Amino acid sequence: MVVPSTTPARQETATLLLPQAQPSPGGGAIPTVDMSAPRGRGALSRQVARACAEQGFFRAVNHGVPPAGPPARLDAATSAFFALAAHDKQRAGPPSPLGYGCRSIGFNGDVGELEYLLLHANPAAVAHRASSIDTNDPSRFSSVVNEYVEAVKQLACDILDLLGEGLGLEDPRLFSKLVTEADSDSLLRINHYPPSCTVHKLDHDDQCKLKGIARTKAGNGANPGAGGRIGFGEHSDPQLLSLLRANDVDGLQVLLPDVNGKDAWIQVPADSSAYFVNVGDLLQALTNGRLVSIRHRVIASACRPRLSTIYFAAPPLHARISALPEMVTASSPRRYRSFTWAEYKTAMYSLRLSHSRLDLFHVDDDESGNGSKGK
Ligand SMILES: C=C1C[C@]23C[C@@]1(O)CC[C@H]2[C@@]12CC[C@H](O)[C@@](C)(C(=O)O1)[C@H]2[C@@H]3C(=O)O
Ligand SMILES: O=C(O)CCC(=O)C(=O)O
Ligand SMILES: [Fe+2]
Repeated sequence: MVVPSTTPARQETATLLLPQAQPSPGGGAIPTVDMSAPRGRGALSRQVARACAEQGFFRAVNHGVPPAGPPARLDAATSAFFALAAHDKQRAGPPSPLGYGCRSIGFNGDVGELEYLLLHANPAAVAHRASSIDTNDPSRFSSVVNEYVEAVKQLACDILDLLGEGLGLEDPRLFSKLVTEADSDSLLRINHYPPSCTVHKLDHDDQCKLKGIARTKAGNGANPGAGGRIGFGEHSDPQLLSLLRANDVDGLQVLLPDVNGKDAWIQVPADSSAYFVNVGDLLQALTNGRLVSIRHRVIASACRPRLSTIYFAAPPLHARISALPEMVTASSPRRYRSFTWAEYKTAMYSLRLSHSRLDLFHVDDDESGNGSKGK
């Protein structure tokens, strides 16, 4: 049973010139999961699996990561980084795809009203990157990031194990094993959205020192309306599972069916003590569509900066992603052909942010009858 959120939705997006997002009706659309398992582990695993199947998204509370511990230390370190002068921040970039980025997202012309750090979650990679992020004390920066990654990876693996149990998998640890592999390709992303009410006063092109990228252009898929301020455009996350923590500034929206079954953008009320968990494309493929990779975006509409940190739990590059046998049945034939995470990443980097990239791997209808088929 999914516990409905009781937090009243805020109305900040009401001022936007974008298609209106709906406040979560009574908080009902966004499930809240109490990770302390007050009704036992079986009930918790069913609740997590249900939320990931119905919404692909939930708010995790009582998750065991103390907000004043690793999250607070990471926020302090990353806020200090974003407060640096533009030329100091650029030492950590450009995002290729890892590094420091400002406004430009990916390689295909997407832009948003943000700057970010994109790091590989592997300790050696963090240590390497830290020397260009915190020139005064790189080892302090890497230990703060590694401590955070350890905590959030543990939480991600707990959730993946609950999913394995809730789905009744033969090996309930199968998902988490992909993430605990030494060569897992998990990422950590820290997004910093400047206060939107001052955006018009800032010359962002100058701030970011980005040549050739004009302010958000209409028609690039990131700006659906004149005057709209997209922080991070509509997309699904490609990996297995994403765990997002942000300060108390609203902005995240998720695309969920409304009461009439029509997709509508739902505002996710900020909660700095919670983790927002979303299913990624790989988990959708492994479960043959049983779990859904939810589309989401960030609208920059607040007068305070939004700072968010997302851990993207991913398998190693060579991992083969193929629907699990127990997820393929006569009534639910194989939906996607098999691929490696490396192949999926190659496709994803060639596409725009909003692309439904899993569609590229959809099997033809005449292929789908046989559960053992796949490339
Ligand atoms: C436009 C792009 C940015 C992105 C790679 C991509 O080509 C399509 C997926 C994008 C995304 C969304 C979720 C994560 O923020 C991200 C790091 C990821 O793995 O896929 C970004 C990529 C990125 O910013 O490099
Ligand atoms: O910054 C946020 O709150 C969400 C950003 C996001 O969805 C992403 O980086 O993939
Ligand atoms: Fe995302």
